[in-house]
Amino acid sequence: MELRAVHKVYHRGSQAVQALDGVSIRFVKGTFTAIMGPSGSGKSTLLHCAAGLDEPSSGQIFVVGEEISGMDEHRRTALRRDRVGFVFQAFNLVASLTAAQNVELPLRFAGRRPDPAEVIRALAAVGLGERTAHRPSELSGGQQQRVALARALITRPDVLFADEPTGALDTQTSREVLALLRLLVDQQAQTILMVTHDPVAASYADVVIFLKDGRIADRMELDQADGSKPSRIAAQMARLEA
Ligand SMILES: Nc1ncnc2c1ncn2[C@@H]1O[C@H](COP(=O)(O)OP(=O)(O)OP(=O)(O)O)[C@@H](O)[C@H]1O
Repeated sequence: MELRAVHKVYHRGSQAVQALDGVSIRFVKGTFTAIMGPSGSGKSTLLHCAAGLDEPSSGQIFVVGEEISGMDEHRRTALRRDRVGFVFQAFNLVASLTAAQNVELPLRFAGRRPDPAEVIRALAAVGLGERTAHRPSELSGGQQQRVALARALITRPDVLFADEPTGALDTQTSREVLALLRLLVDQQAQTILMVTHDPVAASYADVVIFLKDGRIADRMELDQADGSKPSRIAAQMARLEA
């Protein structure tokens, strides 16, 4: 996936807000990228534009070689459905449906009849093979986020987008979800793009991109064996916020 000179301007009354100011970046297949930056630096805007949820004001965006900027809404919707997966801070599960029925939804939206074995495999892959008939209210926060993850991955997306995926979870549960994301990258070469405020969450990534005022202010390559990653990331964030 690649962004080339992406600008995004929001208009609020007579005021123009430059949310992205010429962002160019490539995300390599099978890598885990964390996007950090002070509040208002453009993180969510970058994620939404990259995922085809929002359109850039100018610049180009490519997903697996296909340019999504300039696509009409119909094609963009199809691309979102077939090529990308999402997990958000709020798990966004349908309360009246079981875990398995929630995971089936993207297949049903795509007009496919879900194969029960495929759905069980997806839930088992996130450690919930025994919980397929539970409704969201019968699951813990971490389990609900894992159902959301299984739902995002059932279509085998080229890119998984995660917007503060551990923002609503306690420390221990966050670690479990992050370890699962790391495993997806290491074992299945899943490409992940994650926005986070948490240096510990970002430390699970291969690369951290720091945004400031809509621009890429820095990039940090991480060595998974390095135990000082969270403090290095936190120090860089403190410098950007100063
Ligand atoms: N729909 C919108 N209309 C007008 N301005 C917007 C809109 N969405 C974002 N903005 C503005 O664009 C800038 C970037 O916002 P964005 O949400 O991308 O930042 P962020 O880094 O994700 O922030 P946070 O960490 O607080 O979630 C901010 O100044 C924000 O107020």
